[in-house]
Amino acid sequence: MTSAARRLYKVLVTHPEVPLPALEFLRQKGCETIVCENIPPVRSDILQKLPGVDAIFWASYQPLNGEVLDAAGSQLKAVSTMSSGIDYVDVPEFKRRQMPLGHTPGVVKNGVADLAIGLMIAAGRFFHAGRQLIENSKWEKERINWLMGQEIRDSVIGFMGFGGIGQAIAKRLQCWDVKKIIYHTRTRRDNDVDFGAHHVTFDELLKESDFLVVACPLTAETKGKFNAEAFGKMKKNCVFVNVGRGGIVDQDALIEALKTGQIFSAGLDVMTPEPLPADDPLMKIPNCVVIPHMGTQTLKTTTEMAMLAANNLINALEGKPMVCPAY
Ligand SMILES: O=C(O)[C@H](O)CO
Repeated sequence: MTSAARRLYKVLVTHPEVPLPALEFLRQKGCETIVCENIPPVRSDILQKLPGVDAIFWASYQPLNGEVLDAAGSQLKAVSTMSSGIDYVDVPEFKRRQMPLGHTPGVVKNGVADLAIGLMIAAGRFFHAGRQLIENSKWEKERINWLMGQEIRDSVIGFMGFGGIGQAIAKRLQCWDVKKIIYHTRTRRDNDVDFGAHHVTFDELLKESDFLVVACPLTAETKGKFNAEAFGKMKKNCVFVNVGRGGIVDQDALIEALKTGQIFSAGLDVMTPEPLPADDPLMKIPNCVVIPHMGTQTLKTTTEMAMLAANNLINALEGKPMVCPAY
């Protein structure tokens, strides 16, 4: 068969930085790839390139909705995001149209788990406040009661959500001499014994955690879940870490809880809005470590995410179930 004859499907890739192995894989499988060139992706450019494509590799956090599906046309067969979270996708619209939708959970867990532990330590040990003191020439000599942090050892580690990411963090913590691992999810996880983890109510999670790690998706149920009332129930020594999504937290309530000492500190990989303006109040809080949503930002993880998204599309184009369907 000639290579021209093998080019069966047109796939639109919405971002020029999608790791090459994924593009090569799509091409080996006989796809013609149309790769958008703008960084960040420009919606009008994407919409203009969509008509006639068979599949969409959506590597952007822009709304993925009926407008995109309409622009592609009725020959469209499959869409995959290159993210685990799909809060920017109009999933009901995909369901209504029975359009196969894939995403990339699972492969993100190790990269995000490493980063979450980094944030637990960075926030628990005042990395940001310490750095600010140096920058402001306020490094105090001969102090004992200064920058006193929280250790992971002997702590109760609580998880909001206990899927791949929460479990990957819990796995890493097995050798950290923690006191107890607890988690809150709607239903108990069958494999929680593998991590020595205990299912608790949301109230128990708030009241017992010394470190509380948010590692769940943003859904109607989790939106704004960590509000003033929730922070009010948390321990004063609690280190709050969010690697889920900013929208799970009422950010004004978090800022208030940090300023008033209602909780000890916070480490945030996600927040509202993203990108966060440099002058956002969150940036002025010494006991808050803020980093720019980089949980999956390693070559290994992004390549695995891209390969998974490409496999989702190829499976769907070949009439098979996606590796990771989103619904
Ligand atoms: O959802 C995800 O995959 C991560 O947050 C990276 O965006």
